[in-house]
Amino acid sequence: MDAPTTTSADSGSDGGGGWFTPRKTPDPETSGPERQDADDRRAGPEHPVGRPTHDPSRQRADEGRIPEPRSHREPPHAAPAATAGPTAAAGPTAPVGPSAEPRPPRSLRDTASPDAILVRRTMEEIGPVADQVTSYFYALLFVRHPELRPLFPAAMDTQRDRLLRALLTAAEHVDNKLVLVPYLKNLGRGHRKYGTHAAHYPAVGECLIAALTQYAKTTWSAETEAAWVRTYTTISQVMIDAAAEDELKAPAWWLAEVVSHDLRTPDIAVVTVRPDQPYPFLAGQYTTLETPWWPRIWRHYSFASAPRSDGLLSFHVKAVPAGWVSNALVHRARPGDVLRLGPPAGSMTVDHNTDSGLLCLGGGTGIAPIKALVEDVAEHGRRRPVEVFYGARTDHDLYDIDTMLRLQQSHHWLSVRPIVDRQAHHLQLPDAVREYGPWNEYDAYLSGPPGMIRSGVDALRSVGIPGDRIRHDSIEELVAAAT
Ligand SMILES: NC(=O)C1=CN([C@@H]2O[C@H](COP(=O)(O)OP(=O)(O)OC[C@H]3O[C@@H](n4cnc5c(N)ncnc54)[C@H](O)[C@@H]3O)[C@@H](O)[C@H]2O)C=CC1
Repeated sequence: MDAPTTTSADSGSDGGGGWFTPRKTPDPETSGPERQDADDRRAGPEHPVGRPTHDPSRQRADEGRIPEPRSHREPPHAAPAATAGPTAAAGPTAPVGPSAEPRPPRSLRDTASPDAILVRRTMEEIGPVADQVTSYFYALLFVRHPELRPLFPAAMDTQRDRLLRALLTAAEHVDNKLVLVPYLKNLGRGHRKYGTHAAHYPAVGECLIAALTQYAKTTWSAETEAAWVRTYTTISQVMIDAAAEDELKAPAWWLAEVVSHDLRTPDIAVVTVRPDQPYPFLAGQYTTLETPWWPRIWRHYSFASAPRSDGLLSFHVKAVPAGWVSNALVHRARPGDVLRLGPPAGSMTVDHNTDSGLLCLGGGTGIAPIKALVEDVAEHGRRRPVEVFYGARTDHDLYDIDTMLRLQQSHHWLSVRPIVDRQAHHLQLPDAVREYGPWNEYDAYLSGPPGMIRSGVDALRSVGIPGDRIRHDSIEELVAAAT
């Protein structure tokens, strides 16, 4: 399982193996099978960490402790059959996932390691000036390592801080390996599509430390710096190992040709693509997608169907204001266009080892992965009740209701309830769930806008469903996906 990584002890300690030095082989513990209930979809940053930085002369005297990383091409020794990635069970500790507030529970805070305490002090100090830290970090990165710039989107205004934010979030939760390791593994795998290599991590680490040094003057000390170096080394090592392991079995990205484009409303399209090579995934997962019109800008979309025998993949895309990718997919993409897909991720998947019912809340285009889950249950042929609540602002916005009702007609165990806002007694989708039940024999799946996820989790907990039986994708990523 995801036992604490030993990387900081190996390579980050004072006078140890060197700063930010990835190990040669992955730590078997951090390479172990991922928990199904940890979450990855929080796979926050959709930015590369950079390109190789092999010019040792670039290292200034004060950075001389950052040696070139060693090769990471060799297979890991405890090569696990990597699971589908981080999970999405609702838990209070996920840095990027299930929980809206990525704060560790009190018990963890009380037992925080000395490094975690120092890291959090820095975080508290830089919190109010996060924008400045971000600007400084990227300015430094691109000035010191101009070769990295082309790997980032041309315009970084909307998402420029995603890499830094993910690193800082991870650092803040360095003690919570159970959640952090799956998250970082996913992050490492996801960075392959940018062409990221182990040799790129020191450049990012140097600039991270430099930015923190600049803006956390009150709390910064040699001790704090050492804590950050160990923490970053741990983080980057897990990412590097995961990428190296993934490289042995999967491409960094897939090309996918649009084969159909179905405009369901003026701003929602169902886009179906054919990948250039087999694309293994599980119902309930999501991927990242890049269009030819906005190079290096990747957005998350869930698979709207369970894996199909013809290998085609479908996505439900809603064009949102200032959403470059979503607008291009809805208004510009046509059959014949070729997109790029990142690897599958997410663990909002069906546990086929149980007979529990599924209580599914799909809001707007969040119905896409819910439909995939229903198809998955149907394919497995087990009789288990599936109750879908499909929420939309108006009747017109229930763009996929016909498909869902057809599924209901075919499967007696499936019940689909369209919930239009402010109709009947409830105000919005989560309120409706309270009127039905009981739900104590159900696992819950939520998919939709961040506000719906938050109030949905509250509603489900209030009707007695424990947090570990509530699954959803990361709030952070959903927020990011909405651009
Ligand atoms: N396209 C995809 O594959 C997926 C999309 N999503 C996310 O789903 C969202 C879909 O957006 P829209 O279709 O515009 O949905 P929307 O904003 O129209 O909301 C759909 C329904 O969700 C409920 N809802 C919304 N906000 C709520 C709140 N604060 N509290 C309680 N209930 C609330 C309401 O019932 C509403 O009718 C986006 O945020 C997207 O990122 C999530 C998973 C997959």
